[in-house]
Amino acid sequence: MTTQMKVFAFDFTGPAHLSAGLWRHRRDRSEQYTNLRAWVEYAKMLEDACFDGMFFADNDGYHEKYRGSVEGALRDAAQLPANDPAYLVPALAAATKHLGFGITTSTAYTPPYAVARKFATLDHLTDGRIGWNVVTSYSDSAARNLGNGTQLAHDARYERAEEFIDVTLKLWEGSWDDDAVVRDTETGTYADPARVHEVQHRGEHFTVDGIFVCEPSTQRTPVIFQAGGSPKGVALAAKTAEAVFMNSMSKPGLKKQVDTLRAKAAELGRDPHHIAVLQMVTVISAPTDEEAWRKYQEYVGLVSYDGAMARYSGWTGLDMAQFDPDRPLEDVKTNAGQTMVDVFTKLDPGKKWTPRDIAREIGIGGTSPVIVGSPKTVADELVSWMDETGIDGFNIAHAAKFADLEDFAQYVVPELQARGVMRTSYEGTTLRENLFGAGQQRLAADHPGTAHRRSLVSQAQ
Ligand SMILES: Cc1cc2nc3c(=O)[nH]c(=O)nc-3n(C[C@H](O)[C@H](O)[C@H](O)COP(=O)(O)O)c2cc1C
Repeated sequence: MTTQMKVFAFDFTGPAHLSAGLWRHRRDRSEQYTNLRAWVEYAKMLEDACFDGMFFADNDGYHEKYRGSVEGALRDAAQLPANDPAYLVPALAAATKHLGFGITTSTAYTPPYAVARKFATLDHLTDGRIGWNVVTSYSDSAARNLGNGTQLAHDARYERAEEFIDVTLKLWEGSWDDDAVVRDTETGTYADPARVHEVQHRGEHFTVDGIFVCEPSTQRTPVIFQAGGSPKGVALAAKTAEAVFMNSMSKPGLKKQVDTLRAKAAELGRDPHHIAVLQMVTVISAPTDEEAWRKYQEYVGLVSYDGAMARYSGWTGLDMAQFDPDRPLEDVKTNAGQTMVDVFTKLDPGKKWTPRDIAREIGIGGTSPVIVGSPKTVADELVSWMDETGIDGFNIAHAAKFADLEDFAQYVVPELQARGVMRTSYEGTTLRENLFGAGQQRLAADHPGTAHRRSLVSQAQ
């Protein structure tokens, strides 16, 4: 039985995100990525269609592994240029009432105190509609430009992230009591000093010794999203995430990931359904299957091989230019090559994948499954992904910027609503309520962040 489907629009504050070469399509409006009014209109359109939120990827670095250069990424605008998505949020929030905003911010370079302040401010200005997608960064270019030249190793990045989240939770949940702000004009007291507490954190990576500079916002802690599928990534998500973003290419693979995550959350004493799982999909829709497939074929005709390989080389850390575009990668005997091939052979075990096949596959929507069809076809497929895997909904990527999500809202949303699987009005006002129901404005009681609340700390003493 399908529960209510959660639906986010996945985007990037640059001309091009996952689809390679599609910024050249006549329906694509990538040239509007710096146009605030265009983003505002888009947000209003998504809210009219009852989306849960917009979800913005972000990257501290850029792709520069393909041919050992950033050239390929620059030519195809492969996630480059990239503006900071956080600055869009106040304007989009002012034009909407319910739509949430998931913003990706890395734990690799900025101190946790600054990130806590950024999200507290955004939570105030959105009246509780902000979420933080915690990522650990993967680009050497980010390390060179923002860090000390080299990245921490993969697992060390996750250890830093775990401590980073712990610090932010202490600041959001533990520094100010709910009743600290009294605004008493008679006594001249804005905040009662006895109810604002110092956070004392001494850890491996961070030291914080003082009060938080922001008063509590509607949600206090932003909804914590996470994306990252390694054992370390899953362990962190099981402990602290309230929503997890996955991008499995097959239903059985996704089900396994979802079951593992929920089992780990349960082991840690959390209700496994206090984590919403969102799968990335790209949807190409039209009134009929034939029209949708025509649109898809047009898109495929514009896929840029170099743009796809620039992205893929960046994601995998492997320069794809070293392989013959038409030779099956099965024959490549490097470990990295094998890992990369595995992703695709699992998707279609009978097929021998060449780099050109991979480019065609990821050229539309990156490594997300692509669903093409009429409202009925798309709705059937989305519902089957939910029923067969136990996910809670989708983060929907596009080929043509703005246009594909407008199609989704126009064609697919009414079909989902008619089936009773997507909301027709909002139940609450915050992002957490969009995900978990009216009244759920704050962290659930079984989330580790609640342990930092003063009321609980003093009860425990
Ligand atoms: C669905 C998905 C979306 C991601 N989005 C971003 C992103 O926007 N920015 C970023 O720097 N990393 C992003 N990542 C990378 C992860 O945060 C992480 O650094 C990377 O996947 C390596 O961790 P893992 O080995 O646990 O998967 C994403 C990963 C996944 C699976």
